[in-house]
Amino acid sequence: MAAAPACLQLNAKPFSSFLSPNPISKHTPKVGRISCSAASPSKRYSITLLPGDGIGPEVISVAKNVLNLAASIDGIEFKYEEVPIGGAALDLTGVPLPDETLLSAKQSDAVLLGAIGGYKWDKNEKHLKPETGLLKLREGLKVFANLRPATVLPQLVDASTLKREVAEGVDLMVVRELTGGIYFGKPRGFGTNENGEEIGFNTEVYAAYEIDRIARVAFETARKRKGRLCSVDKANVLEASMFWRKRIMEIALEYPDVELSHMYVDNAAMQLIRDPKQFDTIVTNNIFGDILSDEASMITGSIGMLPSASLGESGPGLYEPIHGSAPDIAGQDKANPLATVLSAAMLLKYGLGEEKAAKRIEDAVLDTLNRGFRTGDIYSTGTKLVGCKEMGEEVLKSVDSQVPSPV
Ligand SMILES: NC(=O)c1ccc[n+]([C@@H]2O[C@H](COP(=O)([O-])OP(=O)(O)OC[C@H]3O[C@@H](n4cnc5c(N)ncnc54)[C@H](O)[C@@H]3O)[C@@H](O)[C@H]2O)c1
Ligand SMILES: CC(C)[C@H](C(=O)O)[C@@H](O)C(=O)O
Ligand SMILES: [Mg+2]
Repeated sequence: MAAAPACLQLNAKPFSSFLSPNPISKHTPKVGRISCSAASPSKRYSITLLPGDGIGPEVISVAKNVLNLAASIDGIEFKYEEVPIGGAALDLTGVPLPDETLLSAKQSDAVLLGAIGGYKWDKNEKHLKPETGLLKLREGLKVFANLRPATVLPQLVDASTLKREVAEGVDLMVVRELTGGIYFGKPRGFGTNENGEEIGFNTEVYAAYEIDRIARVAFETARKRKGRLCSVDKANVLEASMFWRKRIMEIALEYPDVELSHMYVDNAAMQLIRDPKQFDTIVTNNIFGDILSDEASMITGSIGMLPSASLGESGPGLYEPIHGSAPDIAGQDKANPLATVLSAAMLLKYGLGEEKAAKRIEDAVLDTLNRGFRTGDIYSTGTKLVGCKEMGEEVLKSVDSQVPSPV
């Protein structure tokens, strides 16, 4: 199979959907296209589907149906390869990321993931943890730039745990470095210290090239949004952060039009709750980005609303909700599928360059919310409580209502 097209095209046009403008889009892939009559599909893409664990299969099933319908309107068809990752892969094959899964992902046009992890595997050794499978997948796909948009939709202001006047209008983008830092740094492991006491250790390490490339993605992102970039670090204490800040300032010279600020991560965690509207684009390292994006998700009403796109210099991107496998609600039809549905929209937009189909999904989500449907996590008085499946059906109806009527 031909390689998928380059992922990061830094000078691409912004888009106008509610997921907020972003600089990273792709050329329309040259691969996988067939020309044919109007009655049959005009484009085909291959998607590796990774349902994973817990609520993963529930939300992926919804997202797949929505993706299919939204894209079919433009004559797009998908060839799915569904392969195991995480706990599901451990149970089937004994490893959290089988070679076949990584190969399928690498050969696809885009990868859509549900979530991994669960109590059953929590005590596994590191190399046999579901989470290790996900990290290996990100590493294997070289998707270093993780975009996590947090937008407070007007329909969900009352679902936010923050006061209306604080939450209303929040629209920020966390650009998280995804394949470096303490998640991957060496040395790491377990051992004993000089007193013979047991220790566990990890290393936060960043090379200049890793900071420079995520910085450029972030500056480009900010440039196409409101032109403000806040770099979040812990440069008052950590050498790795001091170096991070130095490189960010160096790259900033290429972007005189972007207003750069720096903030310590502890303050940023507080400011996100105090006055989230002060933020436009945030760039930060792997671990701070993980934590701050979960925090930002609650401003929007729920972690069940936040999609993400993970992109590299070339090859397929990885699209996944930012939430986990939610074992506490798994199998109960309670999960909010919208984060995954919106991740599918990001896949269409950034992964395949299919902006019309992506917008159709975003519009369908807004329409479904406008019609009052809510899963439990975003429920408020006066709205209609539905489960994961019914929410999916309502989104499908909203997509369907956008099908142009025959002339
Ligand atoms: N990308 C991933 O696959 C990913 C991300 C985070 C956590 N995890 C894994 O998931 C497992 C559970 O982790 P956790 O509990 O810390 O985080 P989690 O995100 O799974 O759940 C945190 C809380 O949010 C709720 N929640 C999450 N997604 C939801 C949704 N779509 N709709 C409604 N409610 C939702 C859960 O019910 C839970 O109360 C762990 O094994 C963890 O490692 C995986
Ligand atoms: C499951 C875990 C490895 C992952 C991370 O820390 O990146 C998750 O929390 C996320 O945000 O995608
Ligand atoms: Mg996380």
